[in-house]
Amino acid sequence: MAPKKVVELPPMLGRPGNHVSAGLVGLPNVGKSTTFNVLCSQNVAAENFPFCTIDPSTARVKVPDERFDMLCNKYQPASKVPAWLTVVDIAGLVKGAHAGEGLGNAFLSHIRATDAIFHVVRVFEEKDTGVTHTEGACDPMRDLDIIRAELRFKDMDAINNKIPDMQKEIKRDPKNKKAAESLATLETTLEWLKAGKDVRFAVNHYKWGYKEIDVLNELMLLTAKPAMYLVNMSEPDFLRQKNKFLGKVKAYVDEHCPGEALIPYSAEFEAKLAAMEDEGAREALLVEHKVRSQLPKVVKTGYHLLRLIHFFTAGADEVKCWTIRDPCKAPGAAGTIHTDFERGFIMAEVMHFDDWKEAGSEAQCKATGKYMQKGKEYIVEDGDICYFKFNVTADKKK
Ligand SMILES: Nc1ncnc2c1ncn2[C@@H]1O[C@H](COP(=O)(O)OP(=O)(O)OP(=O)(O)O)[C@@H](O)[C@H]1O
Ligand SMILES: [Mg+2]
Repeated sequence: MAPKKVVELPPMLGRPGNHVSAGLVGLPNVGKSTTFNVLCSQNVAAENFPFCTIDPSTARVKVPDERFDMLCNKYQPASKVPAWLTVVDIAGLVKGAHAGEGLGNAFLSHIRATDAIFHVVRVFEEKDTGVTHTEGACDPMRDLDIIRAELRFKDMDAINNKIPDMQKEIKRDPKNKKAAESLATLETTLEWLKAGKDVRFAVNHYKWGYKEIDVLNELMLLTAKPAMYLVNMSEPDFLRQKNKFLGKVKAYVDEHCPGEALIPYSAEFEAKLAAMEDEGAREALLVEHKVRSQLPKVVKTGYHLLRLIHFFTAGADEVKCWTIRDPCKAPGAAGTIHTDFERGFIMAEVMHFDDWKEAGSEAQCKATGKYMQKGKEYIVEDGDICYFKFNVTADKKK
């Protein structure tokens, strides 16, 4: 039999694992903590899953997934483990934060520890809400510029600190090709940042591969993290779905951060909804104004920002949602369950979610040839229901 073709996976910025986190970033008083609180309380109120506060400013929220809910309905498992997104409430950044202004530097390192950025943009005015703006008048484009510049400055510092190490390395060993290539990547990235652009957009521009991306990943640069924009409106603006800054903010994001998601919402309105104990009254309020809570969308979009997909393990004991990056081969997916599964990988038994849904059961999938056996080059699809076969003893003997 001819050997199977080995599939090359593309390189990716960042290294999120099964525990994915997003940091709420923005100027002071833009609504980050209010957003954080509603994201967490929504999880408690709307879902019957334990929610876990890791510390006062870090919490886990369930990522909505109707396929997971369907699997739980069918298998009625003793344990249900959804996908989680960890949300971190980071204190406000001010101009000069990268140089230690405000409490900036510590908070910038909190951002470094997250996988993605939820950039909270304030479009509610002081005259309508009584909430002071630290920069004076409401001007979301100026605020976006300030925050993005702080993140870039911090990245420039990281690169400027790394460049001398590489230069020393090259001086010591002028034939060190890897060091020379790393230095070239660092210098190109520095110029890119100086031109006012975020690192994540350099990858496509320069068509970078593993060589360059590994250098960047090591530095955990802030502007290499995927971002989305939570545009926080006053409650009246949200209810009438109008805000005078919204169009300009969209244009700004299209120009400077092309392709990144923008979600208009109102943290104040979400807080009001979360505080309503009477489910019927809450529903009535939403129907009256023809609006919806934007929180499920925030969590879902945030999670998928990272090019993450789910696969499921499903049985009477447990239905569990596992997080992998897209694309990921079967042994890598097995490795998220346990490293032994990857080391001793034999095969994956797979049902595509839609096949399972259509067939109605695992048995019916088997009967119709939709229960497949896949080898180590199989690229796991979003929603696959997997069962891995592995043998660690065989692996050890090799
Ligand atoms: N959409 C909104 N409309 C009106 N007021 C709002 C809205 N969102 C938040 N607020 C109010 O703005 C104030 C600041 O909100 P919050 O504490 O959440 O900001 P923050 O970004 O966490 O600030 P800091 O960086 O100082 O921690 C609060 O009084 C909050 O109720
Ligand atoms: Mg706060």
